Amino acid sequence: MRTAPTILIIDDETGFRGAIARFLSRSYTVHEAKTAAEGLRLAQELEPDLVLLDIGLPDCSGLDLLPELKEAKPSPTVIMVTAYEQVRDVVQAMKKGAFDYLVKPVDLEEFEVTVKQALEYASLRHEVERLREEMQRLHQRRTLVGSSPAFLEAQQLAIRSAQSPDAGVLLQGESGVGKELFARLIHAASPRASYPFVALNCAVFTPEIIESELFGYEKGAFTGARAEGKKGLLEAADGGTLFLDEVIDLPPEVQAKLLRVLEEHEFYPLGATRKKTVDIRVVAACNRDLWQACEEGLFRKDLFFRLATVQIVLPALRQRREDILPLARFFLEQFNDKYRKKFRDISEEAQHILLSHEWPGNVRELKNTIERIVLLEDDDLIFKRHLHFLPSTAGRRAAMAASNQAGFLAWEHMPEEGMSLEELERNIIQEVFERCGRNKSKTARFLRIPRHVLIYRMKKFGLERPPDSEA
Ligand SMILES: Nc1ncnc2c1ncn2[C@@H]1O[C@H](COP(=O)(O)OP(=O)(O)OP(=O)(O)O)[C@@H](O)[C@H]1O
Repeated sequence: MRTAPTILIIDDETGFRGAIARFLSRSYTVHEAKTAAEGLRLAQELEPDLVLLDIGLPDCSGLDLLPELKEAKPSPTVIMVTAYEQVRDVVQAMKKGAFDYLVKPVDLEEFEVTVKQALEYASLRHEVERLREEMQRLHQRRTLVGSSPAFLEAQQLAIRSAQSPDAGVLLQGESGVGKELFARLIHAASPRASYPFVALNCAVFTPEIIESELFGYEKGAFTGARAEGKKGLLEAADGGTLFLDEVIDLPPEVQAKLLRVLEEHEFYPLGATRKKTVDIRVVAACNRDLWQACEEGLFRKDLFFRLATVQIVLPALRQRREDILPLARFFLEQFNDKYRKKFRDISEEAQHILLSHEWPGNVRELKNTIERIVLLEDDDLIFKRHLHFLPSTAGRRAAMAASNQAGFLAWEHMPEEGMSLEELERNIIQEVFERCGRNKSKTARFLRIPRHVLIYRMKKFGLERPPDSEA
């Protein structure tokens, strides 16, 4: 911890520099530099609270050095020191972020007051920055619920990877497990936090739209383009984080272009002749096995390695049942506030139902379940009757058994509230697995997928059994 504030004087006039250094060193830690180059080096090394910067330096103007000093993080507070004839430069200096200016020869009393004010301002700025960081930390704690070992491991990886400003992070896990939430938290905890977080879902657009959304275009780049052109998401995310959801659906030509951006930090908007430079970190998410897609030739391996410096697998909710009730209570509180309701807790019977449900839609399904109850009911506890719309495991099995009799897609046996495609896939795999005498090779042949793909999907859907219980 620093005791006295640190002041750096950058001035080539030995007499003046020495005199104010002696004056200031009674109360502060003082360092001196004779040139802009030495000043910049010391500023980077010492992170001074305040810089006294002469405009007329021998190797470059103090006005040119000022923006470079201000770019540092934390950036110092700067007071410009000028000779009388340079006073007109002061306006420019103030525009570039100087806190104040002093004209040589300085009046010591005025000098002391200005330095004090500048240091008070610097400490206020540091305090605001510290509080902002603290808020982010608290924010994370409040929004990310879960303490099962698998989830904690994922959180720990996310926090560690956030420390790097550019390591690619690939988040994998089923729909609704919290991949986007993790991406936002990685951004918020990273050195890029004060820059934008920009998200693109690659599964919902055509290849052409994805390309123009990402790279932007010049006016008249293609038929239907906006007359004034459009800034792309890469540019919008400059300095910050680009979140590519369902990255597996990135078209091959865009994969190649994105790889170039990540390697060279440059790209051409569609129809442009001039390159743009960007500095971004990409966090990608995918609810299938991206490496598997590489093996199948659907995704570039070189891009995979760029995106997946750190891979984080988020467990499905049914694989971390100890998180179900804390999450449910967290959402209960959140929706109590939103709908001004007074639910205090969850009855034991209702807890039992929540704990035994499979949650194929993961945390999103649990969140929607709690929201629906809080919105529609007026009680102080969540009771079993409030969860009537949640198909019980037994109900699901019955629907499955019925559809076994009648064929996979017997409409009349589908649950009334509908079924997600993932759930349907899970049921089909389970059914074929049973019909094939629980033999994985036979099941894979029947479904015409490689055996390892079947094993991956079974794991993902929680259909794996201990090895001795299967053929
Ligand atoms: N651990 C958690 N704590 C609190 N809220 C969570 C948690 N995980 C997920 N959520 C909430 O659940 C919802 C779904 O999460 P999110 O959108 O991040 O999932 P996803 O994995 O990105 O889904 P998809 O693959 O469908 O895009 C969001 O509202 C999110 O805030």
